Amino acid sequence: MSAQQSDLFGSTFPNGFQLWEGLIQEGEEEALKREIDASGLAPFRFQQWLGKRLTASYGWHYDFERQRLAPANPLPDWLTALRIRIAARAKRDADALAQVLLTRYDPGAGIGWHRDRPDFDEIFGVSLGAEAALRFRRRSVRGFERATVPIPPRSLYCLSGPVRTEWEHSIAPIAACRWSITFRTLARSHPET
Ligand SMILES: O=C(O)CCC(=O)C(=O)O
Ligand SMILES: [Fe+2]
Repeated sequence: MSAQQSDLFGSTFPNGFQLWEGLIQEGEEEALKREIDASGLAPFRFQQWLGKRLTASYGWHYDFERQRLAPANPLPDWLTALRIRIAARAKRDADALAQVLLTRYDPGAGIGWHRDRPDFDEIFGVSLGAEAALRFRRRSVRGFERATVPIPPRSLYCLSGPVRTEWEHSIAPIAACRWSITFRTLARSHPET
């Protein structure tokens, strides 16, 4: 199979990437942003680094100091309801989406190149507020292969398979606010699955 697949417009997505537009209605988007803002967001912390983005975790939390997953608060009702809709759209089992990360990117905040922890398997992201440029790169013999996918507000994207295991992703800082709700399944090797 080729490394990339074409969409209808001839641009390319890394394999395993999927996008569903219009998952969230406009009025609902405002309510979701308010829920995220009210969830006790704290600056993302990694060793001595304090990220510019603000986050809160439910279900499970990746403890970067101890380098392992730890239980986190259970999902509040609004997230349980959203999870059912996402699972239906993506044809997954709602309970399998065991970890939720809420993130707010204030102007100037982004996320650098990374691959999510191998403790997680699939990632389902709901994007709110400003459009994001989700960038992908993968090392090849000719240097980096790259792809950039615009993620419109109120859409859902999925990272699964090669785009999760072979490609890194990042989001460039932008001048406007963006909110994301990412659901993750746990890797099969994880003792809780
Ligand atoms: O904000 C997003 O949509 C994704 C952020 C991300 O890559 C992550 O939290 O691992
Ligand atoms: Fe990520």
